[in-house]
Amino acid sequence: METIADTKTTLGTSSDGDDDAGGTDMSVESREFKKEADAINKHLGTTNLWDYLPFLEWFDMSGAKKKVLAAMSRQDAFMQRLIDSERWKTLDHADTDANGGEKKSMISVLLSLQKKEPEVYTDKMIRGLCVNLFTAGTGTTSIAVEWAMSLLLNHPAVLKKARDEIEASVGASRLVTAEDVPRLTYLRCIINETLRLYPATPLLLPHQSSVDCKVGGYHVPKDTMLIVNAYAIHRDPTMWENPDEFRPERFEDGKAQGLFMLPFGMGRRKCPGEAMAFRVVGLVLAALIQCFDWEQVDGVHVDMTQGPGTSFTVPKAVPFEAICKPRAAMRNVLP
Ligand code: HEM
Repeated sequence: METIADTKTTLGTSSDGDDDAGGTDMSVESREFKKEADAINKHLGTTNLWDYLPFLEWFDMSGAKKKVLAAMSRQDAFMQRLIDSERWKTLDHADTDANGGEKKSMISVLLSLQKKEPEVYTDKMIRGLCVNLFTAGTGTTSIAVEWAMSLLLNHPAVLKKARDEIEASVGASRLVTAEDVPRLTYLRCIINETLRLYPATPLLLPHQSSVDCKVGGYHVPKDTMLIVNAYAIHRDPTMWENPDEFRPERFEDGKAQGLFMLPFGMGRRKCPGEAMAFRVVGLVLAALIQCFDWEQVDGVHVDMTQGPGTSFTVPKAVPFEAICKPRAAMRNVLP
Protein backbone atom coordinates (compact mmCIF):
# COMPACT_ATOMS: atom_id res chain seq x y z
CA MET A 1 0.00 0.00 0.00
CA GLU A 2 1.22 3.46 -0.87
CA THR A 3 2.16 5.43 2.22
CA ILE A 4 1.01 8.97 2.60
CA ALA A 5 3.25 11.23 4.64
CA ASP A 6 1.75 13.01 7.62
CA THR A 7 1.86 16.74 7.22
CA LYS A 8 2.08 19.31 9.97
CA THR A 9 -0.42 21.97 9.02
CA THR A 10 -0.80 25.49 10.31
CA LEU A 11 -3.97 27.48 9.67
CA GLY A 12 -4.79 31.11 10.10
CA THR A 13 -3.34 34.23 11.54
CA SER A 14 -1.57 34.70 14.84
CA SER A 15 -2.69 37.56 17.01
CA ASP A 16 0.14 39.80 15.85
CA GLY A 17 -1.24 39.66 12.32
CA ASP A 18 1.90 38.00 10.99
CA ASP A 19 0.69 35.26 8.69
CA ASP A 20 3.81 33.63 7.37
CA ALA A 21 2.58 30.13 8.02
CA GLY A 22 -0.83 30.39 6.40
CA GLY A 23 0.23 32.77 3.66
CA THR A 24 2.51 30.62 1.56
CA ASP A 25 -0.27 29.41 -0.75
CA MET A 26 -1.84 32.85 -1.18
CA SER A 27 -1.91 34.60 -4.57
CA VAL A 28 0.18 37.72 -5.10
CA GLU A 29 -2.99 39.85 -5.03
CA SER A 30 -4.22 38.25 -1.80
CA ARG A 31 -0.87 38.86 -0.14
CA GLU A 32 -0.82 42.49 -1.24
CA PHE A 33 -4.34 43.10 0.03
CA LYS A 34 -3.68 41.30 3.31
CA LYS A 35 -0.49 43.23 3.91
CA GLU A 36 -2.37 46.53 3.78
CA ALA A 37 -5.33 45.16 5.76
CA ASP A 38 -2.94 44.01 8.51
CA ALA A 39 -1.24 47.42 8.53
CA ILE A 40 -4.63 49.09 9.03
CA ASN A 41 -5.92 46.57 11.61
CA LYS A 42 -2.82 46.96 13.72
CA HIS A 43 -3.72 50.57 14.42
CA LEU A 44 -7.51 50.39 14.36
CA GLY A 45 -7.64 48.24 17.46
CA THR A 46 -5.34 50.32 19.61
CA THR A 47 -6.48 52.83 22.17
CA ASN A 48 -5.76 56.38 21.10
CA LEU A 49 -5.52 59.21 23.54
CA TRP A 50 -7.78 61.23 21.25
CA ASP A 51 -10.67 58.86 22.11
CA TYR A 52 -10.62 60.71 25.45
CA LEU A 53 -9.19 64.09 24.40
CA PRO A 54 -10.54 64.59 20.84
CA PHE A 55 -8.43 67.72 20.14
CA LEU A 56 -5.29 65.46 20.18
CA GLU A 57 -6.41 63.93 16.87
CA TRP A 58 -5.10 67.05 15.16
CA PHE A 59 -1.56 66.32 16.33
CA ASP A 60 -1.48 62.55 15.58
CA MET A 61 1.48 62.18 17.95
CA SER A 62 1.79 58.39 17.56
CA GLY A 63 1.65 58.71 13.76
CA ALA A 64 -1.13 56.06 13.72
CA LYS A 65 -3.53 58.16 11.67
CA LYS A 66 -0.88 58.88 9.04
CA LYS A 67 0.02 55.19 8.75
CA VAL A 68 -3.62 54.08 8.49
CA LEU A 69 -4.36 56.71 5.83
CA ALA A 70 -1.29 55.67 3.81
CA ALA A 71 -2.27 51.98 3.96
CA MET A 72 -5.86 52.86 3.02
CA SER A 73 -4.68 54.79 0.03
CA ARG A 74 -2.55 51.83 -1.14
CA GLN A 75 -5.55 49.52 -0.60
CA ASP A 76 -7.67 51.91 -2.65
CA ALA A 77 -5.14 51.87 -5.51
CA PHE A 78 -5.13 48.06 -5.39
CA MET A 79 -8.93 47.97 -5.64
CA GLN A 80 -8.91 50.46 -8.52
CA ARG A 81 -6.57 48.11 -10.41
CA LEU A 82 -9.07 45.27 -9.95
CA ILE A 83 -11.90 47.51 -11.15
CA ASP A 84 -9.92 48.67 -14.20
CA SER A 85 -8.98 45.15 -15.16
CA GLU A 86 -12.65 44.06 -14.91
CA ARG A 87 -13.63 47.11 -16.99
CA TRP A 88 -11.18 46.15 -19.74
CA LYS A 89 -12.53 42.61 -19.75
CA THR A 90 -16.04 44.01 -20.21
CA LEU A 91 -14.84 46.21 -23.12
CA ASP A 92 -13.24 43.18 -24.79
CA HIS A 93 -16.59 41.42 -24.66
CA ALA A 94 -18.79 44.46 -25.32
CA ASP A 95 -21.72 42.43 -26.63
CA THR A 96 -21.51 39.44 -24.35
CA ASP A 97 -21.17 38.66 -20.70
CA ALA A 98 -17.56 39.49 -19.73
CA ASN A 99 -17.16 36.03 -18.27
CA GLY A 100 -18.55 34.14 -21.25
CA GLY A 101 -21.82 33.30 -19.53
CA GLU A 102 -20.21 32.23 -16.27
CA LYS A 103 -21.24 33.73 -12.95
CA LYS A 104 -20.30 37.42 -12.80
CA SER A 105 -17.97 38.85 -10.18
CA MET A 106 -19.32 41.49 -7.82
CA ILE A 107 -17.19 44.17 -9.49
CA SER A 108 -18.59 43.30 -12.92
CA VAL A 109 -22.17 43.50 -11.58
CA LEU A 110 -21.41 46.91 -10.07
CA LEU A 111 -19.82 48.07 -13.34
CA SER A 112 -23.00 47.09 -15.23
CA LEU A 113 -24.98 49.19 -12.75
CA GLN A 114 -22.48 52.02 -13.27
CA LYS A 115 -23.49 52.15 -16.92
CA LYS A 116 -27.12 52.74 -15.93
CA GLU A 117 -26.56 55.05 -12.95
CA PRO A 118 -23.02 56.50 -13.17
CA GLU A 119 -23.69 59.16 -10.57
CA VAL A 120 -24.56 56.52 -7.94
CA TYR A 121 -22.17 53.68 -8.84
CA THR A 122 -18.97 55.72 -9.05
CA ASP A 123 -15.55 53.99 -8.93
CA LYS A 124 -15.12 55.44 -5.46
CA MET A 125 -18.34 53.81 -4.29
CA ILE A 126 -17.37 50.44 -5.83
CA ARG A 127 -13.91 50.63 -4.23
CA GLY A 128 -15.43 51.38 -0.83
CA LEU A 129 -17.96 48.57 -1.08
CA CYS A 130 -15.36 46.01 -2.12
CA VAL A 131 -12.87 47.01 0.58
CA ASN A 132 -15.67 46.87 3.14
CA LEU A 133 -16.76 43.37 2.16
CA PHE A 134 -13.20 42.02 1.85
CA THR A 135 -12.26 43.46 5.23
CA ALA A 136 -15.42 42.37 7.05
CA GLY A 137 -15.68 38.98 5.38
CA THR A 138 -12.19 37.48 5.29
CA GLY A 139 -10.60 37.76 8.75
CA THR A 140 -13.85 36.83 10.51
CA THR A 141 -14.45 33.65 8.50
CA SER A 142 -10.84 32.44 8.66
CA ILE A 143 -10.75 33.03 12.42
CA ALA A 144 -13.99 31.06 12.81
CA VAL A 145 -12.50 28.12 10.83
CA GLU A 146 -9.35 28.19 12.95
CA TRP A 147 -11.24 28.15 16.26
CA ALA A 148 -13.57 25.41 14.99
CA MET A 149 -10.67 23.17 13.89
CA SER A 150 -8.91 23.72 17.21
CA LEU A 151 -12.04 22.73 19.13
CA LEU A 152 -12.53 19.66 16.91
CA LEU A 153 -8.96 18.48 17.47
CA ASN A 154 -9.49 18.74 21.23
CA HIS A 155 -12.86 16.92 20.97
CA PRO A 156 -12.27 13.85 18.76
CA ALA A 157 -15.77 12.44 19.45
CA VAL A 158 -17.31 15.57 17.94
CA LEU A 159 -14.91 15.38 14.98
CA LYS A 160 -15.92 11.75 14.40
CA LYS A 161 -19.62 12.58 14.57
CA ALA A 162 -19.09 15.35 11.99
CA ARG A 163 -17.15 12.92 9.75
CA ASP A 164 -19.95 10.32 10.09
CA GLU A 165 -22.52 12.91 9.03
CA ILE A 166 -20.49 13.83 5.94
CA GLU A 167 -19.97 10.15 5.10
CA ALA A 168 -23.71 9.49 5.33
CA SER A 169 -24.73 12.58 3.39
CA VAL A 170 -21.96 12.95 0.77
CA GLY A 171 -19.84 9.80 0.88
CA ALA A 172 -16.23 9.58 -0.27
CA SER A 173 -16.64 9.33 -4.05
CA ARG A 174 -16.76 13.10 -4.53
CA LEU A 175 -15.72 16.28 -2.80
CA VAL A 176 -18.31 17.98 -0.59
CA THR A 177 -19.87 21.06 -2.28
CA ALA A 178 -21.58 24.26 -1.13
CA GLU A 179 -24.91 22.65 -2.04
CA ASP A 180 -24.29 19.86 0.50
CA VAL A 181 -23.60 22.22 3.39
CA PRO A 182 -27.24 23.08 4.34
CA ARG A 183 -27.92 19.33 4.79
CA LEU A 184 -25.04 18.96 7.29
CA THR A 185 -27.03 19.92 10.36
CA TYR A 186 -24.52 18.67 12.95
CA LEU A 187 -21.80 20.68 11.24
CA ARG A 188 -24.01 23.73 11.63
CA CYS A 189 -24.30 22.99 15.36
CA ILE A 190 -20.48 22.89 15.51
CA ILE A 191 -20.24 26.29 13.82
CA ASN A 192 -22.87 27.73 16.18
CA GLU A 193 -21.09 26.34 19.23
CA THR A 194 -17.74 27.68 17.95
CA LEU A 195 -19.21 31.14 17.43
CA ARG A 196 -20.81 31.00 20.87
CA LEU A 197 -17.54 30.20 22.64
CA TYR A 198 -15.22 32.18 20.38
CA PRO A 199 -17.22 34.86 18.54
CA ALA A 200 -14.87 36.25 15.86
CA THR A 201 -15.79 39.79 16.93
CA PRO A 202 -16.49 39.40 20.67
CA LEU A 203 -17.46 43.06 21.16
CA LEU A 204 -19.26 43.33 17.79
CA LEU A 205 -18.67 46.77 16.26
CA PRO A 206 -19.06 49.94 18.32
CA HIS A 207 -22.51 51.51 17.99
CA GLN A 208 -23.67 55.00 18.83
CA SER A 209 -26.97 56.02 20.40
CA SER A 210 -28.84 58.34 18.05
CA VAL A 211 -31.20 59.53 20.82
CA ASP A 212 -31.31 59.54 24.62
CA CYS A 213 -32.49 56.12 25.78
CA LYS A 214 -32.65 53.68 28.70
CA VAL A 215 -30.93 50.27 28.45
CA GLY A 216 -31.32 47.81 31.35
CA GLY A 217 -32.28 50.68 33.63
CA TYR A 218 -29.27 52.81 32.68
CA HIS A 219 -29.70 56.20 31.11
CA VAL A 220 -27.72 56.40 27.86
CA PRO A 221 -27.33 59.93 26.49
CA LYS A 222 -27.48 60.62 22.76
CA ASP A 223 -24.16 60.15 20.89
CA THR A 224 -22.68 57.68 23.41
CA MET A 225 -20.43 54.95 22.05
CA LEU A 226 -22.03 51.61 22.95
CA ILE A 227 -20.12 48.35 23.06
CA VAL A 228 -21.95 45.03 23.36
CA ASN A 229 -20.03 42.23 25.09
CA ALA A 230 -21.22 39.25 23.03
CA TYR A 231 -18.48 37.09 24.54
CA ALA A 232 -19.88 37.52 28.06
CA ILE A 233 -23.48 37.07 26.89
CA HIS A 234 -22.54 33.79 25.16
CA ARG A 235 -21.00 32.41 28.36
CA ASP A 236 -23.67 33.67 30.76
CA PRO A 237 -24.21 30.79 33.24
CA THR A 238 -27.78 31.92 33.97
CA MET A 239 -28.61 31.21 30.34
CA TRP A 240 -26.27 28.44 29.17
CA GLU A 241 -25.71 25.15 30.97
CA ASN A 242 -21.97 24.58 31.57
CA PRO A 243 -21.24 27.59 29.37
CA ASP A 244 -17.50 26.97 28.98
CA GLU A 245 -18.03 23.45 27.63
CA PHE A 246 -17.85 22.77 23.89
CA ARG A 247 -21.06 20.85 23.29
CA PRO A 248 -22.52 21.29 19.76
CA GLU A 249 -25.41 19.01 20.80
CA ARG A 250 -26.93 21.91 22.70
CA PHE A 251 -27.97 23.29 19.30
CA GLU A 252 -29.44 20.03 17.99
CA ASP A 253 -33.18 19.85 17.14
CA GLY A 254 -33.70 23.55 17.84
CA LYS A 255 -32.87 23.00 21.55
CA ALA A 256 -31.05 26.32 21.82
CA GLN A 257 -33.99 28.25 20.42
CA GLY A 258 -34.76 31.21 22.63
CA LEU A 259 -31.26 31.22 24.14
CA PHE A 260 -29.65 34.51 23.39
CA MET A 261 -26.53 34.72 21.26
CA LEU A 262 -25.46 37.29 18.74
CA PRO A 263 -22.14 36.50 16.99
CA PHE A 264 -23.40 38.50 13.99
CA GLY A 265 -24.94 41.34 16.00
CA MET A 266 -28.62 42.10 15.69
CA GLY A 267 -31.04 44.67 14.38
CA ARG A 268 -30.53 47.06 11.52
CA ARG A 269 -26.73 46.88 11.55
CA LYS A 270 -26.54 43.11 11.87
CA CYS A 271 -23.85 41.45 9.74
CA PRO A 272 -25.18 41.16 6.18
CA GLY A 273 -22.70 38.34 5.51
CA GLU A 274 -24.16 35.82 8.00
CA ALA A 275 -25.56 33.40 5.40
CA MET A 276 -22.36 33.59 3.37
CA ALA A 277 -20.27 33.02 6.50
CA PHE A 278 -22.17 29.79 7.35
CA ARG A 279 -21.75 28.65 3.76
CA VAL A 280 -18.02 29.41 3.53
CA VAL A 281 -17.06 28.23 7.03
CA GLY A 282 -19.27 25.16 6.55
CA LEU A 283 -17.73 24.27 3.21
CA VAL A 284 -14.14 24.71 4.38
CA LEU A 285 -14.71 22.68 7.57
CA ALA A 286 -16.62 19.97 5.71
CA ALA A 287 -13.83 19.61 3.12
CA LEU A 288 -11.10 19.50 5.80
CA ILE A 289 -13.02 16.86 7.76
CA GLN A 290 -13.96 14.85 4.69
CA CYS A 291 -10.51 14.76 3.09
CA PHE A 292 -8.05 14.47 5.96
CA ASP A 293 -7.39 12.54 9.14
CA TRP A 294 -6.44 14.94 11.92
CA GLU A 295 -4.30 14.51 15.00
CA GLN A 296 -2.90 16.77 17.68
CA VAL A 297 0.85 17.45 17.43
CA ASP A 298 2.62 15.03 19.82
CA GLY A 299 -0.76 14.28 21.41
CA VAL A 300 -0.76 17.71 23.06
CA HIS A 301 -4.07 19.61 23.36
CA VAL A 302 -4.40 22.50 20.92
CA ASP A 303 -3.74 25.75 22.78
CA MET A 304 -7.03 27.68 23.10
CA THR A 305 -5.61 30.94 24.43
CA GLN A 306 -7.13 34.01 22.83
CA GLY A 307 -4.79 36.60 21.37
CA PRO A 308 -4.86 40.27 22.30
CA GLY A 309 -7.00 40.98 19.23
CA THR A 310 -6.46 42.82 15.98
CA SER A 311 -8.89 45.72 15.57
CA PHE A 312 -12.29 44.07 16.22
CA THR A 313 -11.49 40.40 15.77
CA VAL A 314 -9.91 38.06 18.31
CA PRO A 315 -7.80 35.30 16.76
CA LYS A 316 -5.93 32.56 18.58
CA ALA A 317 -2.78 33.59 20.43
CA VAL A 318 -0.96 30.65 18.84
CA PRO A 319 -2.00 29.67 15.28
CA PHE A 320 -3.71 26.29 14.96
CA GLU A 321 -1.24 23.48 14.28
CA ALA A 322 -2.09 19.83 13.69
CA ILE A 323 -0.94 16.69 11.93
CA CYS A 324 -3.08 15.95 8.91
CA LYS A 325 -3.00 13.03 6.53
CA PRO A 326 -5.04 12.69 3.32
CA ARG A 327 -7.63 9.95 3.85
CA ALA A 328 -7.04 6.81 1.83
CA ALA A 329 -10.78 6.77 0.92
CA MET A 330 -10.44 10.21 -0.70
CA ARG A 331 -7.33 9.44 -2.74
CA ASN A 332 -9.24 9.38 -6.02
CA VAL A 333 -10.87 12.72 -5.32
CA LEU A 334 -7.90 14.71 -4.03
CA PRO A 335 -5.68 16.23 -6.74
C1 HEM B 1 -17.91 34.11 10.86
C2 HEM B 1 -17.98 35.14 10.07
C3 HEM B 1 -18.51 36.50 10.44
C4 HEM B 1 -18.80 37.03 11.67
C5 HEM B 1 -18.65 36.38 13.04
C6 HEM B 1 -19.26 38.39 11.44
C7 HEM B 1 -19.67 39.24 12.45
C8 HEM B 1 -20.08 40.54 12.25
C9 HEM B 1 -20.46 41.44 13.30
C10 HEM B 1 -20.53 41.09 14.78
C11 HEM B 1 -20.77 42.63 12.73
C12 HEM B 1 -21.22 43.90 13.46
C13 HEM B 1 -22.68 43.82 13.80
C14 HEM B 1 -23.07 44.83 14.83
O1 HEM B 1 -22.31 45.73 15.10
O2 HEM B 1 -24.16 44.73 15.37
C15 HEM B 1 -20.55 42.51 11.31
C16 HEM B 1 -20.74 43.51 10.39
C17 HEM B 1 -20.53 43.38 9.05
N1 HEM B 1 -20.21 42.21 8.37
FE1 HEM B 1 -19.83 40.41 9.21
N2 HEM B 1 -19.26 38.66 10.10
C18 HEM B 1 -18.82 37.54 9.45
C19 HEM B 1 -18.68 37.36 8.08
C20 HEM B 1 -18.98 38.33 7.14
C21 HEM B 1 -18.93 38.13 5.70
C22 HEM B 1 -18.59 36.81 5.00
C23 HEM B 1 -19.23 39.34 5.12
C24 HEM B 1 -19.34 39.72 3.68
C25 HEM B 1 -18.74 39.17 2.68
C26 HEM B 1 -19.50 40.28 6.20
C27 HEM B 1 -19.82 41.61 6.01
C28 HEM B 1 -20.12 42.50 7.04
C29 HEM B 1 -20.39 43.92 6.83
C30 HEM B 1 -20.37 44.66 5.49
C31 HEM B 1 -20.65 44.46 8.09
C32 HEM B 1 -21.01 45.91 8.42
C33 HEM B 1 -22.51 46.07 8.42
C34 HEM B 1 -22.96 47.47 8.84
O3 HEM B 1 -22.31 48.12 9.63
O4 HEM B 1 -24.01 47.89 8.38
N3 HEM B 1 -19.33 39.63 7.40
N4 HEM B 1 -20.14 41.20 11.04
